[in-house]
Amino acid sequence: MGTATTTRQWLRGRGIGVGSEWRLNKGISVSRRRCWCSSPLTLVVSSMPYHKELAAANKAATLAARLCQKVQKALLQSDVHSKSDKSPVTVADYGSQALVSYILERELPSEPFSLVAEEDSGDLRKESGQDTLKRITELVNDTLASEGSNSFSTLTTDEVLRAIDNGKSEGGSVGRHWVLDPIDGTKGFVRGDQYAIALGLLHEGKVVLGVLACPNLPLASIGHNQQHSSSNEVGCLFFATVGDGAYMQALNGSTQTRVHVTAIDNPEEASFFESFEAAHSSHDLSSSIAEKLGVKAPPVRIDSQAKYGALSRGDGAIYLRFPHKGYREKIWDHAAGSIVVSEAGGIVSDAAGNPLDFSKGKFLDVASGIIVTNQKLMPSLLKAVKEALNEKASSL
Ligand SMILES: Nc1ncnc2c1ncn2[C@@H]1O[C@H](COP(=O)(O)O)[C@@H](OP(=O)(O)O)[C@H]1O
Ligand SMILES: [Mg+2]
Ligand SMILES: [Mg+2]
Ligand SMILES: [Mg+2]
Repeated sequence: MGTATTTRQWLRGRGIGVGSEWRLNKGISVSRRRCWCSSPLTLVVSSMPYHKELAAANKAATLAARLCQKVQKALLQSDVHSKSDKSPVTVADYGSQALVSYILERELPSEPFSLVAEEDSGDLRKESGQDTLKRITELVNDTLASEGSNSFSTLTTDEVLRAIDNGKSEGGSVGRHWVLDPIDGTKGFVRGDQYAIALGLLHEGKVVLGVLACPNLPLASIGHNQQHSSSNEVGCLFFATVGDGAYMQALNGSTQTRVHVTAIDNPEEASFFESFEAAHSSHDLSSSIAEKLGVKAPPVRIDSQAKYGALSRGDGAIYLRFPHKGYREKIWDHAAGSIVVSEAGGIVSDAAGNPLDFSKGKFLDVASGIIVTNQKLMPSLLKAVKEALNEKASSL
């Protein structure tokens, strides 16, 4: 990939800050495209390891994004349900999981299929779930039909249930497991904001491939210093395989580019991402960390692993995630995003600087939180995190 060095040089020296807390697709001013195309996707993909898997994963995530976009446009209150832990789930979460599971199994028939995914069909098998199941089945079939190929058969409700329940694998350190969050950021999705379809592949407990479809993320940088964009286009697909870099293309497939994290080394010029939902990550703690670092820009709060995608192309320099006491992180919330960022040159670790361990099943056991940044900023970020956590502990 001959353009990589040039792209890196071009990206180096960019100062990226974010002006204010940012809300997704309504009224946002987006900036001029800051990335440019390298070679056509077919060339990029064919020279990579896991190229068959990547092609299937990109197709599955893109189709799932289409299904989600259709639902988000016309979201009905009856499409939103509550799970036993009170978190929301919609027909699009189920439909996306069914679709991705169906496409992966169908496109990769020669491999044993194991999927660790967020949703299960329990509520859809109840009497009260029958109308929802019909709606999901319609959505899946409409989306397959919109592919324009006659090669997909129409799925029955039973086949949709089976496809969803394919996601029951436990993962672990042996063999290959797909890891799927069919909609990451369901709260953002329901609000009309950011969300992502996040699909990763584990091999012997390590993430080797990741795809993030972010239907509402502008193609242009969301950094504040590039606000005069000629394009308002939204919909990004990020993808990465181990050792081969991270890429972004438009969800409609029109452009591709290699992406790199920012090269900023002065924390004062950095901006940081965190969850939109204060219940998912302590905004107080991240504000204390940012203050210690000398970060001047206000936090950029967006939902989902779109944060990892935006960071991988240098829109911001840091992602801070500090769940409140008692919450256990799940692998599907980080698998795809973490490889996209690490292949873009960034570092993803827990708050103590340890790499994330995806080999222990569904859960990620992390010390205190997850932090993401580039290589240069990581030492000072770790120091600030340690100080902020110590201060918090001594104030309790
Ligand atoms: N109390 C909590 N603390 C931390 N994360 C939580 C949480 N409750 C839910 N989440 C996770 O936060 C994810 C969304 O992250 P973000 O805040 O970055 O948008 C959710 O993914 P889903 O939307 O897939 O359920 C869910 O897994
Ligand atoms: Mg999630
Ligand atoms: Mg989800
Ligand atoms: Mg959820």
